[in-house]
Amino acid sequence: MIPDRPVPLVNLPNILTVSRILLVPIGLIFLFQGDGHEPWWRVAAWTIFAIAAITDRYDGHIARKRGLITNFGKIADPIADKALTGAALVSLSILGDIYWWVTIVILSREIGITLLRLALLRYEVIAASAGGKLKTFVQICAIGLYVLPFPGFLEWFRFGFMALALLLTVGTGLDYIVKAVKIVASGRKRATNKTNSTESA
Ligand SMILES: O=P(O)(O)OC[C@H](O)CO
Repeated sequence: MIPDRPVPLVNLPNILTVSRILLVPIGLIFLFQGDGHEPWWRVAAWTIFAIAAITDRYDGHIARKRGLITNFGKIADPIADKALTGAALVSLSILGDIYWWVTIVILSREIGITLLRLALLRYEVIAASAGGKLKTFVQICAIGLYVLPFPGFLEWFRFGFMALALLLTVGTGLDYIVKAVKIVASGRKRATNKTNSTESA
């Protein structure tokens, strides 16, 4: 749906996106209560994490349905996701639940792609791809399983989710890099064509 008037910056999808960022410190406060492994505080942290994850499901959906898509939303939505998953991953590594290398690989991809997105703003906004959205969903499920107090015999289950999250994280990261190279190359080509036509005029 194409809106016939400018889209206001303060709209429901953007409010949901910003709320996701604001929920992060609350979840962390709950997670670090006691020695960081108190079952009920873990459940409380998971609940905040789940609410934040639900806002991720709905902000994009509402924006598309009501024609409330803004460039702010396109940039802030993935950043909010990264704040949520990044903070949770670092915290879980500090608490000894997730290997640091897993957190470092995921964070490097997330920060790298965010910087790439910002650097290419003058060409175009690279919105989240379908693969990127799936990656975030699987990451959130995997992290959620690590936040919850979990019986040891089901360890392989959350391990499998995290392995899938890692694969999708790296795979979609490479996909964005290929897209970025194409955008820059076509931008250069357009600029060169423009210069040539000005010279020959
Ligand atoms: O793949 P990214 O980095 O664009 O992230 C996808 C978003 O988190 C989807 O909401």
